[in-house]
Amino acid sequence: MSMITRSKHACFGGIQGFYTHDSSSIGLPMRFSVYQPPQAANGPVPVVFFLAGLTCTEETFMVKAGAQRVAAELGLMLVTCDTSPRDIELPGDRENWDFGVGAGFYLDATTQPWATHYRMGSYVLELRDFILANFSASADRVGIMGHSMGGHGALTIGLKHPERFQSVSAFAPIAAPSECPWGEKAFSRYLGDDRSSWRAFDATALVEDGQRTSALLVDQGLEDQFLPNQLSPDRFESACRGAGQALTLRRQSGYDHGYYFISSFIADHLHHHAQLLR
Ligand SMILES: N[C@@H](CCC(=O)N[C@@H](CS)C(=O)NCC(=O)O)C(=O)O
Repeated sequence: MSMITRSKHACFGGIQGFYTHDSSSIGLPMRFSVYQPPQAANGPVPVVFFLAGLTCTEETFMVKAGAQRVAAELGLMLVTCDTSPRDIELPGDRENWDFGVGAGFYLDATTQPWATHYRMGSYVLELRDFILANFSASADRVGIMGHSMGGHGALTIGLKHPERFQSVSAFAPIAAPSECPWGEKAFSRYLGDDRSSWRAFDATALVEDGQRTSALLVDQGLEDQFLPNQLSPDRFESACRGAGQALTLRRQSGYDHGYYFISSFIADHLHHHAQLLR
């Protein structure tokens, strides 16, 4: 199988599609989805990857964020992937909603039994190349954004690969995962107990360690139920300030962690990417 089209839908003059392909980095079939704006019919367009949060799938953002209307206006392709491998069952992978299935944390695990298939860090790069090879997307105009666990993924992958992702943004990212319960649980199981190996998957540590990317946009709801214990935008902000990494961190009063928050500000994020990918 190179690619199976599961469904296709006309959407704001473009095409919303859901697909499955064989992933070499995961070693299993993976699902993804693509919104092709109307402009893609006339030639390559900029493309923005969205990495979703815990418990989500490749469908969640496309169904809930309301991004396609603005993407069609701006001529942006949108791509989402799943949040973990699914076509395999490993011991303990379904016992917790914040670890295992639906919680791949966009990293390559180094401990067994996870290391063989839980390679979501490499998978995001593989999917980027797959999209550039199979859809009408411009190789030098690629952005990445995400939410919560996916915000962590977008910031870390964006910071590590500025040549592959020219624009980066996040909604309520897990911004210092080495220091929060979600991150400690996932990293100790996927990466082991040596905390020095965690720094490569922690956006705050990456900025402290010298990684840089284009000007960042981050939105954080102030009524987010996970803000007090899991997200640490202040730590990320001070790391960026100390390191000279450009960051616009907007604290949005009244907004919680969910997709109503994302749908309220998705247009600003798409404009941010469109401007940098022009
Ligand atoms: N299942 C968890 C919540 C998980 C959750 O909030 N996931 C976020 C990402 S971290 C999300 O986007 N969920 C999907 C949705 O809101 O539609 C719970 O019961 O507290």
